[in-house]
Amino acid sequence: MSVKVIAEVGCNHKGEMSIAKELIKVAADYAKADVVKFQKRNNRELLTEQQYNTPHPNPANAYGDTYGAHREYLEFNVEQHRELKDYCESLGIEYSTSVWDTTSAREMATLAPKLLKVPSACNLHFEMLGVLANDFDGEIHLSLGMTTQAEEEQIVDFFVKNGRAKDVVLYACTSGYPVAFDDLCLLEITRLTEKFGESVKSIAFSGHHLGIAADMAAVALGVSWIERHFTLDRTWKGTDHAASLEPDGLRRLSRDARAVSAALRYKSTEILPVEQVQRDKLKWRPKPNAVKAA
Ligand SMILES: C=C(OP(=O)(O)O)C(=O)O
Repeated sequence: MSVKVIAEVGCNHKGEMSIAKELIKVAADYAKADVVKFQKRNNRELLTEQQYNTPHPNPANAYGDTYGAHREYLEFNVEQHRELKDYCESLGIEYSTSVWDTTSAREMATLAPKLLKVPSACNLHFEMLGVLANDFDGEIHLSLGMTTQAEEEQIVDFFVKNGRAKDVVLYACTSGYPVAFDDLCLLEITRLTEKFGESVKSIAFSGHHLGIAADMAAVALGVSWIERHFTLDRTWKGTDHAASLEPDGLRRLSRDARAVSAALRYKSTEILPVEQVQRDKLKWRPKPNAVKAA
């Protein structure tokens, strides 16, 4: 199976539908990603009163006077998400979103995308995981950044017990923006594959690093999905832009990930057809009538 690429828009649309649609169009037509992903939060449910009413910790990235107002500014409602999903479908790319609370999980399940994602931040929110397990038929993708190994086991056990583990895709992830290469710890992909590969559908990689070299290593380690943040301009205001790929980076990621994925196989026959041509032409063989060197 070829690796698939998720262009994670998250909140990089800056609260504007026109930018969200432009990101979808570029991801579909130019970069040829498989999925465009957004985020859905119910901020009143997710944040405490105090968090909601306190100013954003980094005023340079704030879109509102309080953290709550900032988050609301970046939020699309269910109908807007439906519009984005329809737009994705019209361009032949899958729509998805991550869900951050039970209300959002219920709301987004009604849109019935092929997959919904649980961000690292919310992977211990078992009530929300239960909503996905019970009310959503598609694949449940779940990131494992900032998660202990005991917590990982708890999460996988939860889905094994409710019979949904074979619909779960687990993402190796280091939560940081951006992540230095020596914090990427790509061999976690191998550890997760060895530990949970038989229990869940597959193992994937969610990256917040610079460039696309590490993604190629992740593909070589056997991941089924690569998720990367995507923006039109890395200098835009907001937390995720700097750790995002721009259109050309996403285009190269999709192209190269598919190339590496296609190359990652054993020879199906000892001499491949492409080699047979060269073998007939070039391969040294003893020649029965050759003149022996003196
Ligand atoms: C934050 C997200 O994911 P991750 O934990 O993989 O970065 C997300 O999907 O919204």
